[in-house]
Amino acid sequence: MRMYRREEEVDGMAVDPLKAVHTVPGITGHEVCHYFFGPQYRYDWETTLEQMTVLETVSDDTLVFLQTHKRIWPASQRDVLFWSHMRKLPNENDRDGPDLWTVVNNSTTHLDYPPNVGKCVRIYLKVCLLCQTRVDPPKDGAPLTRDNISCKITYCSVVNPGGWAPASVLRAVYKREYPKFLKRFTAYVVNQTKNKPIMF
Ligand SMILES: CCCCCc1ccc(-c2ccc(S(=O)(=O)CCO)cc2)cc1/C=C\c1ccccn1
Repeated sequence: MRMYRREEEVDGMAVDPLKAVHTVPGITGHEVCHYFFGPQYRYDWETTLEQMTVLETVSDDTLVFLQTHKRIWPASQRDVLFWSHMRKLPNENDRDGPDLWTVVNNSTTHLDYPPNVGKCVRIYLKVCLLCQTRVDPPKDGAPLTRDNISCKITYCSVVNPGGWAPASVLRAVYKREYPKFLKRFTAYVVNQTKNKPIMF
């Protein structure tokens, strides 16, 4: 896994853009996005999650979430309200190749859940998960197995922590949590799919 960060501050708060690139053997981009988008799986892999509610089902590929994350001392507890959209993208570089898949999470507002009214500080985020499947067909024309596929995952995020938190604390959280989060999530997808038919 390669991780890239740029140190940026808005109103004195660290909002460092992050890009992580991780290639995982044995899974497809559709499978990665399916488990990242699906609310039914989130408590299995998102261990900093304290509470998750689907506020709105806009369509089968677009949901509105309200999430409360566990407090990370010494900062106040955070929550986040965002729309989440999953879609397949045509492979512009290889029309015969597997499609790309993406999930975008973007902070939004909801009249019934105004920010910063309870114990939580509302954070604001933009997240893009872009997945490119690679197929290396077996030489002898044998049926395709999970040994012949891999997925290049690009995860980009910008998180505004909402209320003030020491930049040193935020950067320590992100530096510690993001690699864990992405490795835990991708290991979860590998485990969930290993005995299932390949979902392209
Ligand atoms: C002072 C601490 C402030 C940070 C708290 C925090 C903010 C945001 C988020 C977060 C991270 C990933 C997403 S997502 O990619 O959309 C997936 C759906 O859950 C949404 C939210 C988490 C965490 C808290 C911990 C933390 C920080 C990085 C990575 C992982 N955990």
